[in-house]
Amino acid sequence: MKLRFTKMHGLGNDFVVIDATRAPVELTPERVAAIADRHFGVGCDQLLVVEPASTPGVDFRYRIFNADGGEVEQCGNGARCFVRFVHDKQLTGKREIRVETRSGIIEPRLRDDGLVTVDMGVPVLKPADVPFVSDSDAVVQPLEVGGDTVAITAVSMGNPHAVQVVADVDTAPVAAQGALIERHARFPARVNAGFMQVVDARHIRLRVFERGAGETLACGTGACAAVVAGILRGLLESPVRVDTRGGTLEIAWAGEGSPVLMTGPAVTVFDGELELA
Ligand SMILES: N[C@H](CCC[C@H](N)C(=O)O)C(=O)O
Repeated sequence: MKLRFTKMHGLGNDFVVIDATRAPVELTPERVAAIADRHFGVGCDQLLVVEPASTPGVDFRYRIFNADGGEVEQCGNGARCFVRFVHDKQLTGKREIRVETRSGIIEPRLRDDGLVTVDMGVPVLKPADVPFVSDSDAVVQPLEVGGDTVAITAVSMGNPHAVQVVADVDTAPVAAQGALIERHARFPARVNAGFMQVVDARHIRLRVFERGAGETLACGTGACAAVVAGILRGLLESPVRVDTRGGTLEIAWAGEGSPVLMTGPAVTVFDGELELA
């Protein structure tokens, strides 16, 4: 079965995007992992599927699958690529779109300068809702990881994040420690592990070991979670410039109960067609 797709990226976090607005696409975890494989498939961090909305007043639904095949709740860089995709493919004439995801409705807006701003919704801080197993709701909590104790902030942007502050992201143990945090028993749905270096109150550097994908060049929800954690810890002031290995995002947050606004690029690389076994 032939399947048309578009390869896109948001600051090097790359996606295979599939238009399923006219006909459903049957994707199993095995099929997703095969498409995401960088040697035997197309290669991507996540696969995005665009579907018709099932809620009145909403324009589309978009589903997110990690490279390991698992379906997840939210993807920030993916949301920006999604809105560029539906606009460039003329699936809509709107520049501001309401789209439903597994974790609720988000509102990406394609700006005249080509950047995309997304209202990523209100961050969730209650441990049980992240989910994070803890008998405390303190902003910073100790986590035993491979013989070390790290100070993390657990935040959900619809998807779970564990953010820690490090002196230098270039020397932080992202691969080794990130893999341990991702599967830590206190995160029953696993977790995206963020490593944030505070340059100043309006500027951080960030690396993220993503759940189901490993370290990516950028993580949009990870950038949102890191800024929320930094503001709650009194280290940052909104808006914050977030430098990732793939480039820069701007994140704004007015405090608890407010939505997080993320602004950054979305790039189409090529259209293709693959054989689906
Ligand atoms: N790995 C994430 C999903 C993709 C998030 C990331 N690519 C972004 O831009 O937010 C998770 O399992 O929650």
